[in-house]
Amino acid sequence: MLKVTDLAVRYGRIHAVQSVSARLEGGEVLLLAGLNGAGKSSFVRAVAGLVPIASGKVELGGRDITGLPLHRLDGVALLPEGRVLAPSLTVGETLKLGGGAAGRAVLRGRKDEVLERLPELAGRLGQRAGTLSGGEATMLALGRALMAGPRLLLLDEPTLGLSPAATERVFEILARLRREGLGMVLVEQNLRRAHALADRVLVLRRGRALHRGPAGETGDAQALEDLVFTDQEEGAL
Ligand SMILES: Nc1ncnc2c1ncn2[C@@H]1O[C@H](COP(=O)(O)OP(=O)(O)OP(=O)(O)O)[C@@H](O)[C@H]1O
Repeated sequence: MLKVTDLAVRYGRIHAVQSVSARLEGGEVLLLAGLNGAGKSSFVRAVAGLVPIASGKVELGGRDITGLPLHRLDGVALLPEGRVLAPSLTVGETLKLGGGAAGRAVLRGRKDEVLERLPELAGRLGQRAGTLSGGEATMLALGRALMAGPRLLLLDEPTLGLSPAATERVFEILARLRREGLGMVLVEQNLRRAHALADRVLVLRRGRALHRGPAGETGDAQALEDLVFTDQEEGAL
């Protein structure tokens, strides 16, 4: 479904992502792991066309989407780092925005689905986003992304700053979405929970791919943590 080839992202002289490739089949979860500053957000934002791509190619379902901005990518949605909600909009208004230009009947159907999946939003449609708790705001950002009706969901640290209970809830929802066949690229620091969800793993270090392969290949979650957090020699794949 998603094929990224030799992707490079630069900010002036900073080489945030250097020749990174990745592949994701329909319904799979790709876990993007790495230390702070490894280039995870840059990779996701480049796939979503939100930062310029210096070189490389991004394909979705065989179509070249390199550099196309998110709103022109049919079937792709993003839960951005930090959630990025408009605080003065209500939950209902935020969900509607996530549906983009979809027609009224489609929006209604998607909204019903979202509220069934995320019942914590159901009683809050008139509440302003800025007054939600961290966990609720994450649900709203997830709901907004699902309103686009994606086949591929890009998630940039969805549990950052959340309580253990709220983190658990987010993973429960992601596990259900995965069972239902939604493909995901997941940037996540909680490697134990994320490893259990992932089909494939891409470990970045200083902008390069340190490891890429099926989730089981690195061993268990502990082995993945060791790989991510232990300072090893750079070895790009
Ligand atoms: N807009 C920007 N302008 C300049 N440099 C940037 C910009 N965004 C990111 N960088 C730099 O690019 C590198 C990769 O950052 P990126 O945010 O992609 O990493 P990350 O793995 O997502 O880190 P974190 O987990 O801290 O979010 C870092 O050195 C960062 O300082």
